[in-house]
Amino acid sequence: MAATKATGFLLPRPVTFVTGNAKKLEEVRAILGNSIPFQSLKLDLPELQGEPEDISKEKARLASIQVNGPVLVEDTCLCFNALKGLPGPYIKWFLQKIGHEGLNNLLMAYEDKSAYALCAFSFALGPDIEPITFLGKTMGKIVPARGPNDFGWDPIFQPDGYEQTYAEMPKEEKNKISHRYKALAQVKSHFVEAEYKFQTDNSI
Ligand SMILES: O=P(O)(O)OP(=O)(O)OP(=O)(O)OC[C@H]1O[C@@H](n2cnc3c(O)ncnc32)[C@H](O)[C@@H]1O
Ligand SMILES: [Mg+2]
Repeated sequence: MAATKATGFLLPRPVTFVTGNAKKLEEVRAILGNSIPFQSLKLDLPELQGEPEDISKEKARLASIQVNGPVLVEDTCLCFNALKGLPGPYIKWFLQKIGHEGLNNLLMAYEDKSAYALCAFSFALGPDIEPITFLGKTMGKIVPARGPNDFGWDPIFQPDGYEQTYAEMPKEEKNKISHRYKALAQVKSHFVEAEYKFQTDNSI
C-alpha cells in the first residue's frame, strides 16, 4: 500500500469528512473554515477495537472504499489516567450505558480525577493508499456534569487552566483549545506542506 505522501497531488474528488456525528461535523466546519474545502457524508462506520490510531486508520480505509476518493475521518477518546487510559475509544458505549454520573462514579475510588481528550484524525487519498493520522490531546479532569448537555461528555470534562467544563465554555473558546482543534491544526499543516490541488470543476 502506498503512503499518503504525494506533493502537489491533484485530488480527483473533493475531500469527504465521514462521520455519523452532527456535533463533530459542526466543530470541524467551525475550526477548518475555508482552509480545506470538504464535503461531508453521514455514515456510521464499524469500528475496530484497539489503539486510537489504529481505529482511526481503519475507519479511513473503510470510508475511502465507500467514497472511492479522498476521505477524512476521526475517532475521539476520553481517557482516565487512574484507569490507565480507559474508557478511551470505548467512551461512546460507556457514555450511552452509564451516563455522566456513572463516568464520575468510575473514578470514585481514586483520588486522581485527571483525564485527557484525544482526537485521532486520519486522512486517506483513496482506498489503496495508506491513511495518515494526526493526533490532538487536551489535558483536564473529570467533574460532576455542568453546563448544557448537547455534546457527548462535554459537561464532565474540565480542561486544565479553566474553571469551566467544555460544555460551559463558549463554542469558540472550546474550538481554540480542544483535542479536535489541535489535531486539525496538524491536518491543516499537512495539507499546506503536501500542496494538494483541489479539483474545482465538478465534472470528475
Ligand atoms: O461517526 P463517528 O465520527 O465515529 O462519530 P461517533 O459519535 O461514533 O464518535 P466516536 O466513535 O469518535 O466516539 C466518541 C464518543 O465521544 C463523543 N465525543 C466526540 N467528541 C466529543 C467532544 O469534543 N466533546 C464531547 N463528546 C465528544 C461522541 O459523541 C461519542 O459518544
Ligand atoms: Mg464512532
